Amino acid sequence: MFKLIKFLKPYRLPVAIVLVLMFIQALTELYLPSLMADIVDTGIVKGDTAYIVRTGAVMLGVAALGTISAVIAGFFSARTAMGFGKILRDRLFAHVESFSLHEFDSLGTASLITRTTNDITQIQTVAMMSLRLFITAPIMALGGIIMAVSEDPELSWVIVAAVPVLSLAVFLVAGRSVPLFKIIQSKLDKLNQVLREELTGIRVIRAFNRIEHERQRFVRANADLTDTSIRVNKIMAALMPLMMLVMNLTTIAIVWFGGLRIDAGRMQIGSLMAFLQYAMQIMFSMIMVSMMFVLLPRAAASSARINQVLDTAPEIHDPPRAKGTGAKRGFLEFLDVTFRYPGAEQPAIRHVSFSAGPGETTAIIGGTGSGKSTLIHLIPRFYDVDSGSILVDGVDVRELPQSDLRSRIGLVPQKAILFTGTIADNIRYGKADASDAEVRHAAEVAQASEFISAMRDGFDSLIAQGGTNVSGGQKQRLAIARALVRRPEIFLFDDSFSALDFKTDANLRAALKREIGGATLIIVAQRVSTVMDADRIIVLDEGRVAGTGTHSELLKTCAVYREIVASQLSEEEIA
Ligand SMILES: Nc1ncnc2c1ncn2[C@@H]1O[C@H](COP(=O)(O)OP(=O)(O)OP(=O)(O)O)[C@@H](O)[C@H]1O
Repeated sequence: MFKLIKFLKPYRLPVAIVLVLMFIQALTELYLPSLMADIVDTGIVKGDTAYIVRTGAVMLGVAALGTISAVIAGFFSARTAMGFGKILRDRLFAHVESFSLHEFDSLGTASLITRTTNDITQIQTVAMMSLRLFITAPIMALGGIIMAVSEDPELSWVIVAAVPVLSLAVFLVAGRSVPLFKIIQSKLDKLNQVLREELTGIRVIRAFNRIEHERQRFVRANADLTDTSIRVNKIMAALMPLMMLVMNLTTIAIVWFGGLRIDAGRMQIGSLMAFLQYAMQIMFSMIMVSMMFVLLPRAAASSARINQVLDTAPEIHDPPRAKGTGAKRGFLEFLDVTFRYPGAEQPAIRHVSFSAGPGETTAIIGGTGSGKSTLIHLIPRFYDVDSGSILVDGVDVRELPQSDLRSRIGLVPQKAILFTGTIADNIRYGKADASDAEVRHAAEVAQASEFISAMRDGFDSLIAQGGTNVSGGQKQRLAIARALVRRPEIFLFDDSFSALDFKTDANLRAALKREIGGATLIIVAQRVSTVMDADRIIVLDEGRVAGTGTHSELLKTCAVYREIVASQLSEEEIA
């Protein structure tokens, strides 16, 4: 928790203002009962109206000062807490952005969302409360004791007796509720995870008639969270009546024993009234502190979850002294590359070596799970290789700044992802300053202009969240246009033609050849017809290179390739 306090730095001044104002407010609160005692003991008892008016006016002034201080402090503490939350969210998101895919896999997307939203809100609430109570509660408690003792030292034993009872109640409640708060946050993670999966998979859920099953899954996660929350709240609910009981018993004891002392002529009525108020102030500040005791551990649990994210060092980072490559031409080289996913038993890529140059098309083909996408993902450093190296223009990708490396690459992922915005926005995602003509041209080459112009608003048509209002093939063509507008040196097409019909696939490849003749093209494909005319075909089998060559060479030399071809093409096509 304390580790996060450094993010309050930009709010040093408002924090100081709040602390000073709360100090003033606490002093005014402490001063008021003794003024009231004066009015009763000196003004009312002696019938001195002028004194009553004078002291009453002072009381009003003091009360007004306290109220104004509290209002201004409230304003600044709210601003500070909100700003603190904003800074935390920004920092967390910026850090998460630097994660490699491995860190995303291990922390989990749903948990990262809960941590960025709910956990930060918990801390924000506590920050706001503690700012106000940090000064007030101890001053009120200590000051109250001093003032009460100064009013009547002999009656103070009542307070001395009540405080330990109150402390014990707080201790018992905090001890039982704190572990449950930690559990609540992880159950919230679980609920978010179920919710996220169900919302994104709604089509599959409906198609497979699993609505009831999913509903039950959600109900279970929801009930689980609710049960724990109710358990905590039950414990917490016991705290208030317990405290009220102690407070009321204390009041009775003070009035009872105070009454006896007044009878004996050893105490004045005003003093008793002031004493009672100080006793209440002491107890009330203890209740406040107890609330903090309850909220603090919850915020501590949230802080630990946030710190876990902030302390996770991204596995992939820029080298301390990055190299430049000189000319950017797009030479790509794999040198004996082996890579295993963290936790996996077998490497997904084993001893892969090949090189690809500008103007060449290198196709990668292989069965499902043979490691094609993995190989593509190693090039922009989504993961780092375990052994061997990948060179771009002669420099190991690990020695290049990530932004420089990625600026040379135009990736079309296997699953085309679009963002909310217009079609033009989505294409411009590849190059923020692309002109309208560039955007149109990229769409033309990607064979997307026909369907774009058929849409009512053309390039200004809106893409719904997740790209649900365009077809799979249209999405892929927009993803291709997005990579094309970038004009990179290396194009990576990860099975990007699979959702296209044969004719569009052929037209697209012909247009690509004309358009990006000088770039290095890596195409992952399932269809032999897509890779047949590539300059080089790499056949992957269980992460190994089973053969490299042109279509006709591989037909002669590679059994795995022949099998793939035989399963897809007719005899004449093969010939
Ligand atoms: N994030 C991951 N964590 C662990 N293992 C993974 C991960 N992604 C893929 N794998 C495993 O790595 C192997 C290669 O997967 P990859 O996605 O590269 O295959 P692919 O050839 O692209 O398959 P497809 O043609 O079906 O897309 C598979 O055995 C897969 O189970």
